[in-house]
Amino acid sequence: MRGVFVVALPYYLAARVESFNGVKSNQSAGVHPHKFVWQRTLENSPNSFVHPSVDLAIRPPSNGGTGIVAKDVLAEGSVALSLSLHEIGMIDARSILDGFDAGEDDDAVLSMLSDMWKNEVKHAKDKEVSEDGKRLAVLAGCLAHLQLTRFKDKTAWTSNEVNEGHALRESRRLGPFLDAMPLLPTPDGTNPMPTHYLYWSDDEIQMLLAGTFGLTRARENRAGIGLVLRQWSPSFLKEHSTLGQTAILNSVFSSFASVMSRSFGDDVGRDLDGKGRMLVPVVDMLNHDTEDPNVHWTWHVKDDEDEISQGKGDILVTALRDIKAGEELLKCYGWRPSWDIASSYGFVPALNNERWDCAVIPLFPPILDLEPDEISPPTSACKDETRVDMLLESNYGPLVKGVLAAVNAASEIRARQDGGNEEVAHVGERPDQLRRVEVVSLFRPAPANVDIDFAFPRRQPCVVIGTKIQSESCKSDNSLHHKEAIDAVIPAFKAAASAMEQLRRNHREGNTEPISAAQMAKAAASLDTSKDWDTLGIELLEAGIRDRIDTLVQEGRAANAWLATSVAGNSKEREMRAGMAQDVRSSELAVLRAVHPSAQSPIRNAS
Ligand SMILES: C[S@@+](CC[C@H](N)C(=O)[O-])C[C@H]1O[C@@H](n2cnc3c(N)ncnc32)[C@H](O)[C@@H]1O
Repeated sequence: MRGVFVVALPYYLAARVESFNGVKSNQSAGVHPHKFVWQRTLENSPNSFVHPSVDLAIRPPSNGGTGIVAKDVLAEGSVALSLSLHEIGMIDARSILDGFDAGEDDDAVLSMLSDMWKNEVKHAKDKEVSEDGKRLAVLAGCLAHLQLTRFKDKTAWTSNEVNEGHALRESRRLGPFLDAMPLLPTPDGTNPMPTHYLYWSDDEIQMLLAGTFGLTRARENRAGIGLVLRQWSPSFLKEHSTLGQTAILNSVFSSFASVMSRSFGDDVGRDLDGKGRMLVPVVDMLNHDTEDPNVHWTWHVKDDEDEISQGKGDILVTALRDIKAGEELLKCYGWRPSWDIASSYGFVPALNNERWDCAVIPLFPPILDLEPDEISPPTSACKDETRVDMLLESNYGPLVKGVLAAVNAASEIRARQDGGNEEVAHVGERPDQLRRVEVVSLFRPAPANVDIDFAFPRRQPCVVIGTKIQSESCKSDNSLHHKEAIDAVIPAFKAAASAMEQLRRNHREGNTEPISAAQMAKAAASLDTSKDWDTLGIELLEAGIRDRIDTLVQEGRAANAWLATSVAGNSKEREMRAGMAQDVRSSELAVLRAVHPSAQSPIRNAS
């Protein structure tokens, strides 16, 4: 069978549960695949070590899934796990593809992935920030291919259904680990990752996440994977034609879910300047805690190029404090906003006490009124040519570039004024990502009073604002963090106010000049005294916060109403997804409320 996959994403999502039916996904009947990997990995790795107080806990996915627990007290500084990297059978794209390149197999999938990998490596070297997404995709492709090869190997009626070669050898070598990756349906029929966005229906994504930045992330991820699938389909169909499309799609999507939720970046540079991704058995069974992790992991790889390329060294998991008997070992996967954790891992961490989190605030009003002084009758609002938010859409690129350039220029100006002492402002415990202004786009519906048919998801440039949010029982005073959050983003809003001013002037004078980033920078740094940019910037920020809070609250109500009336509204999985969407929404709302004018830290004190 040749060609491209003909199924669309929603069809695939509905159909996936039917594939692999009736076939056990693990050879060791009766033993949970994670338990099997745990035992086999340790048996095959004489140089690995597990502290006698540590054990595996198997729980249902709805309860966090598998985790690692302390059976007995584990003292601070103890090594809970030490895994020998070259013995434990990790999965990383480069090793698999290097092994393939060195041989003479004819394998359409590995050949295609190898080209993709090499292009990405070449491409990444020319760029400051490389695109982790493509390497992640290649790893997912390798995983899917090995999983499908293994599946055929275990179930084939005739030996010629499975091609001899590198993929078969690798799939046998990594067999138990491949079996332990999330795959639908599991032998007991449960969904291994019910809340991961890749398993939601399109309706659930659209209705439950409406209004949140999580919606943008989920759509971007799913669209990105859809594009990759199209590109891969001829090769996958060539190699796995006996299995059929649904099985292939199941495996590819499961592989993406695995790679997104359990792969590691390699700090030591074993793979592509430290940006490679790999799947590491046993240590990938540790669950996450942002607020109070009790273990951390470190790579110990000798500073020797040959040993590094062979993956020699150890991964150590060490107790950060005394861990009580019965306590779960939890590591922090890295600081990320809730919407980001949700889009990779399929959960939002519980807010037990306090943690850093983020919201997005639109830089420009939803509809830009180009003649604000002219009072138009309300009935003509939708026909009024000056209230054109298409203008924001078509100027998106220059506006974002201008705002970012203005923020950078303003901080340089400020640093010069402070005698080069700008670092002083950056000390403290804020996560690195929150120390710079980030502009992202929010997908949003067309405003109700715009009489234009928008055929595409409209993008709204937003600034990411981050502060420490807290549970109701937490008594910390985080007002200083809220003020710092506002201080960090206010130059962007002053720049946006200046851009609006320039758009309006151009409109009045009928000229089509581009917006000047230099003028925005002067406004951002309050060097332009023609207007009170502090006040204008703060007004814009306040309006944006109000707009976001309203949107999130209204869309939250609409999501609940949809859940109550949707046909499958009572299914356990849908309820879990709705709960997660609510957590994504609540995290954004908590940040917005913390920095809102009526909160304890008045916005006007910020500048
Ligand atoms: C690296 S794996 C950890 C092992 C995983 N629990 C399992 O069953 O294989 C990451 C996945 O574990 C789950 N997970 C990790 N930490 C969690 C937490 N704090 N709450 C809920 N689920 C969590 C999520 O499904 C996540 O995608």
